[in-house]
Amino acid sequence: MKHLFFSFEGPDGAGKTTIVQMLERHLINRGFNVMATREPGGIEIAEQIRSILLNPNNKTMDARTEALLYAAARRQHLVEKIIPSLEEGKVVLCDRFIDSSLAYQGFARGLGVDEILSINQFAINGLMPTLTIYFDIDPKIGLERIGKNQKREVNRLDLEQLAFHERVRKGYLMLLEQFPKRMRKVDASQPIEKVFSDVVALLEPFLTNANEL
Ligand SMILES: Nc1ncnc2c1ncn2[C@@H]1O[C@H](COP(=O)(O)OP(=O)(O)OP(=O)(O)O)[C@@H](O)[C@H]1O
Ligand SMILES: Cc1cn([C@H]2C[C@H](O)[C@@H](COP(=O)(O)O)O2)c(=O)[nH]c1=O
Repeated sequence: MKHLFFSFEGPDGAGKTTIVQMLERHLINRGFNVMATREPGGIEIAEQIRSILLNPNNKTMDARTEALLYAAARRQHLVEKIIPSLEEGKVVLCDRFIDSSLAYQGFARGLGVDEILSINQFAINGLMPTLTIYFDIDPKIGLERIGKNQKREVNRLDLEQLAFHERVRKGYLMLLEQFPKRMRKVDASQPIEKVFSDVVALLEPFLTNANEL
């Protein structure tokens, strides 16, 4: 059976987590066995790496150290959670995956998309998502959304200048052009229900062919 592994990407505050949660409920109601997770994190070791990466006190973190830590968290998460879930026939929904590293570390930090692709190829060992949905948003709007959410803790990446977040978006738009087959864009500035229905429409061709339980 073909794996159903979907990743969700975009600048901070684009609405990925909101839609992944809605999608998880929607797919369960349709009879799918679903595993929703996030990066960096999703399992104990990767959550520990996440807390190092996102700790606002870690101001001196070198960009290459950052890139390697994201790739290390990805590897452990893949081995401990994503691969076993796919082998059990679950639909995997992953809030961020390799394209976050390409856009944030490769493009926005200026480490080079090819270099970051190369260290991540070592980490993922060929396992790419079936489809990646990119949530496109003006980073100003994304950051405003985050600012309104009192429950969310401010992390190290949130503290970057607006120009950094604008480069992240530019990086994603470049990836979209480079990988038109495996990436699709949704307009994440729309109301939540419309973003959700656009995402479901993009996934539908993969879902209708899958074996529903
Ligand atoms: N389409 C939307 N319109 C308006 N507000 C939204 C929309 N989608 C999400 N939000 C709100 O924006 C905030 C950020 O949403 P969410 O956490 O889903 O974004 P995210 O992309 O996962 O962000 P991050 O990558 O920074 O974790 C939340 O308060 C959420 O309720
Ligand atoms: C996977 C991954 C993530 N990031 C950045 C993107 C965000 O700013 C944070 C994660 O926070 P979220 O609330 O879970 O979205 O980390 C990155 O720079 N590189 C990556 O590979």
